[in-house]
Amino acid sequence: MTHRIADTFYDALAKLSPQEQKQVKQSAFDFQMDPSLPGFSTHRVDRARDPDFWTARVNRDIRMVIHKKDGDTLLAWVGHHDDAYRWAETRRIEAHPKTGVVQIVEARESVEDIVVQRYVEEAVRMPRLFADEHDETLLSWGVPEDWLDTVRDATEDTILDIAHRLPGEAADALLAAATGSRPAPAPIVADDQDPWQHPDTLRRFRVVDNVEELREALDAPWEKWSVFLHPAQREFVDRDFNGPARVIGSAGTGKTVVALHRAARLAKDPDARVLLTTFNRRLARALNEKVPLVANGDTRKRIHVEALGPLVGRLHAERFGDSELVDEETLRTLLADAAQDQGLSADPEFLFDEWSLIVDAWAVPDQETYRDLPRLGRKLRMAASRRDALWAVFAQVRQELISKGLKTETQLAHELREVGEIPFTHALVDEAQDISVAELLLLGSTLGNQLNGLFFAGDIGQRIFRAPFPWSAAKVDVRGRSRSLKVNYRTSHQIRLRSDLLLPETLVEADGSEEARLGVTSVFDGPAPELRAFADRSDEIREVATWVEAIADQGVSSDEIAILVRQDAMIAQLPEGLANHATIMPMHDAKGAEFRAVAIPFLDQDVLPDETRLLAARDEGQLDEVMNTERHLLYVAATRARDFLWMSGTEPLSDFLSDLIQARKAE
Ligand SMILES: Nc1ncnc2c1ncn2[C@@H]1O[C@H](COP(=O)(O)OP(=O)(O)OP(=O)(O)O)[C@@H](O)[C@H]1O
Repeated sequence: MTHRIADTFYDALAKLSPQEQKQVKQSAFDFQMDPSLPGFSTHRVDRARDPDFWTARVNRDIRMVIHKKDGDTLLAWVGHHDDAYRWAETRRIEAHPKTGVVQIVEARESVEDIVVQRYVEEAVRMPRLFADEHDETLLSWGVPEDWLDTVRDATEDTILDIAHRLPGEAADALLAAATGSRPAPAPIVADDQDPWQHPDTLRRFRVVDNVEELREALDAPWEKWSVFLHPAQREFVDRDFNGPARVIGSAGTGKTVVALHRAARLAKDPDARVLLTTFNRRLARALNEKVPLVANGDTRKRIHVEALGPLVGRLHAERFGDSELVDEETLRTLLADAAQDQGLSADPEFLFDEWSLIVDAWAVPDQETYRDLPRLGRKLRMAASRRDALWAVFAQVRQELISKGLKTETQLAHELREVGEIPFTHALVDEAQDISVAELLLLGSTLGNQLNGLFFAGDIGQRIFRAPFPWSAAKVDVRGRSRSLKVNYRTSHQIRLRSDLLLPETLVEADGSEEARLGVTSVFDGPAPELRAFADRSDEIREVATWVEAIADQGVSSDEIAILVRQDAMIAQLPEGLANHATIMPMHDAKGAEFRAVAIPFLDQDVLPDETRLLAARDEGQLDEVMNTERHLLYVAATRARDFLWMSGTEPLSDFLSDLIQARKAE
């Protein structure tokens, strides 16, 4: 007897009250132990299209919908009595005629008349998106047979509604096709494959092998991602890589989820020591909180979560004893003094960047290497004589640091690399777009050649902290082992479409490789983002406060509403009472977080891009870098929103915001 849970059960459960959820979890558990208990008073659903649907009683009102076939049971749905019956009466569970994958199919004729009427009316008025597609093509995308005509009638206005009633693989394909991509046929069940083991089946049905597994699933908060993965995510979790591998994808496509599951998968090996890391403590804490959702017991113990900087400091201290670190101010003074001693006139900012981004970052050992070094992401070209003069300065600073017994943080990573060991068999790096050169060199040299040694999850469109550099120069080559995820689980279709406009359609990495960001789809729909321009700051503040309060009035709690600002000082401009309704923080701190509603006020011309950063840029390369990271920052902020997004400024507006407003007007 096999027990399964469907993703529809999770979705339905999430809509019940906390008290009801608790009762359902207990009932689901008892049911698994003994489905014949009289308390469930199971009934076959008489009018069901699928004769194998039954209901089981949770309390006077709540019913679980169970699918029973050949001795197997599936928890399919849960909800109030009448809703549960209606759900069961209008669904079938069946193998798709073309792909063989097991699907839950909503009966086409059950879609309410009014909705059907709308599909038809829209089809008359607007171009039909799939009018010319053959049955065979639509079937090859996983569209259920009785939905073929409805899909063919889909227009731009109805496609989302239709897609969300279809099995995931069909929805992915149709939404991708609607946005200009040409989907490949969905993989079919092989002759020797169990249809229940196919990746598209596994994205909606999970087997719970034993009572222990169900207990885990029931004890964990019902986070869908901890149980159901998209096949593209699953592939990255399960596949073995003979070298560094990487998952990329725009915000909200489930990269962190992949890293977590992969860490858990690798940690099942009793000899594994898995490092799950990222680039700051806050993000590491957030990762650590999620680990119990994917791993427990000994597997959990074999996963170590720590931010890279602190990890390097700790491992270095364990190996070499404590070190005194040089602070930035001292370093700047040393650089300025050395430049003066060497008779070199150079911009202090340039000297500092050249030291941090090149000499120290890459542990450049001597003058010859420095002279011959490719510029590694630095746009400025330099004559050999100029490099020699600069080297004299850097060499003096190195000497000074040694004589004062000071080290840079970067140096700690290099010294660890030289001893060539870290106490892990695997490392997985989340938010890898912001990894430093020295950290990448360290991980690359210690784990880069091991089977499944290194795995990265990141998005170059969200690089906001560190300067870009070519990973190949750090001998970390992910070519052929890097793929992108295309389904956005976090942000509504409307918010994603707007946010995507903030970035170019193709992003270029420091080594010249390109990432096309087209073809991403969202799994749900929501209101259009509010994009507002004000003539007066007080009006802007009043309106943003009204918007936040209206969302709070809908019952959204203050930790689910964020107000994100570019500079800390702006927080004081907001009315004090707003903090009761929303979490207020700088945009940078929102990295990795998500909220139901996000407001981003104060998007003025001198705020984003940040004027001080712009003025400090010394050349075109730096100007580009400031523009890119500021643009990424707004993208990060906007894509924290799941359902509601507000962006506003007081004129003159940030170019980023006015471009979005113009684009909307042009639609
Ligand atoms: N297979 C899945 N099923 C349901 N929800 C999912 C799935 N994968 C991811 N999610 C949800 O999507 C949201 C975004 O996931 P995640 O944080 O992993 O994305 P990300 O790509 O790392 O985002 P970012 O780049 O913004 O950090 C989370 O709320 C997560 O629970």
